[in-house]
Amino acid sequence: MSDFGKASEGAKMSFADAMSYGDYLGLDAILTAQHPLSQAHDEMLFIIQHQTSELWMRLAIHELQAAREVMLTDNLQPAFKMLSRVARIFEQLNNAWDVLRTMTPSEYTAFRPSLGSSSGFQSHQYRLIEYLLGNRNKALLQLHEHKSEAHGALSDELARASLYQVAIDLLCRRLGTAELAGEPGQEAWAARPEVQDLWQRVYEAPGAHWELYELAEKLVDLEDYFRRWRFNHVTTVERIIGFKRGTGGTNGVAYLRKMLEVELFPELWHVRGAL
Ligand code: HEM
Ligand SMILES: N[C@@H](CC(=O)c1ccccc1NC=O)C(=O)O
Repeated sequence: MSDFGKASEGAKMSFADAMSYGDYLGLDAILTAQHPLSQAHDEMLFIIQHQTSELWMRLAIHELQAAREVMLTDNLQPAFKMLSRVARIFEQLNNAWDVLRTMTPSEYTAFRPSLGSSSGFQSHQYRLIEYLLGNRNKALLQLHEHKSEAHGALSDELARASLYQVAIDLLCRRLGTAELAGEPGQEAWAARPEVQDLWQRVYEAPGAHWELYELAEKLVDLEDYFRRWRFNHVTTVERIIGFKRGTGGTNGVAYLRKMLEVELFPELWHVRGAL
């Protein structure tokens, strides 16, 4: 018997009546969901790049929602694990740009007309991540009016405190001050000096507030990886389409550069200059 034969002896070989690998993972649905609209070779890369990104975003949402839940009950250790995982997911998305960057402008323009007005700007999962973290812009809900499920999930999210608001409430509770975060925000979180002062107390005495200190650093880490994603995106876009308008209708690179200025957790960045 061959080495393979010996080593694999006893392997289950028939799955007519049992759940197999592909059944469990739903591979029939995933692997038949690539529908290029052109004859261009690189369109398959483009589709799979986005589909895998959306799958990682799905996991990021799952982790961020669960992290917020446990933070509401002051249970920070599991939240730390989940936030670290989300930072790693962003790192995974960051590394994925290397695959997409192998596509030149000539190769992209061969199928770009097939994309019509579709664009990542309309990614509801991406928008949910931004909303969850606290970068809210209610006006963008309109993009999803034609899809009731996505629209519902995004508007439900706007009715809840963002992960950062929940972190600020927790900071207030632990430091014995009245809660400051207020009602769930509908617009981007704006920096508040009182919040920065509270984070400053944490950074000035980490030993006395170790869990808050760890929470602050997990959030900064997460935003750090998120910023790298934004930067990689805009650089890849400039490399591939230069300064053309986006298919989604924005002014393209100029819009994405503006987004580089977003501060998800502003007080955590500003406090550094006060230490
Ligand atoms: C050839 C590669 C790509 C090009 C040329 C490109 C181009 C653009 C442009 C021009 C925009 C601005 C909106 C518009 O007017 O269309 C945009 C937004 C966006 N793209 Fe891409 N993109 C590329 C790849 C990706 C990939 C791989 C993802 C991953 C899912 C992605 C996700 C997004 C998201 C989420 C937005 C909205 C960003 C925001 O509103 O802050 N893009 N993209
Ligand atoms: N906005 C891109 C098109 C684009 O990248 C795109 C189109 C359809 C599905 C996902 C996309 N990715 C990110 O925006 C462009 O202007 O070329």
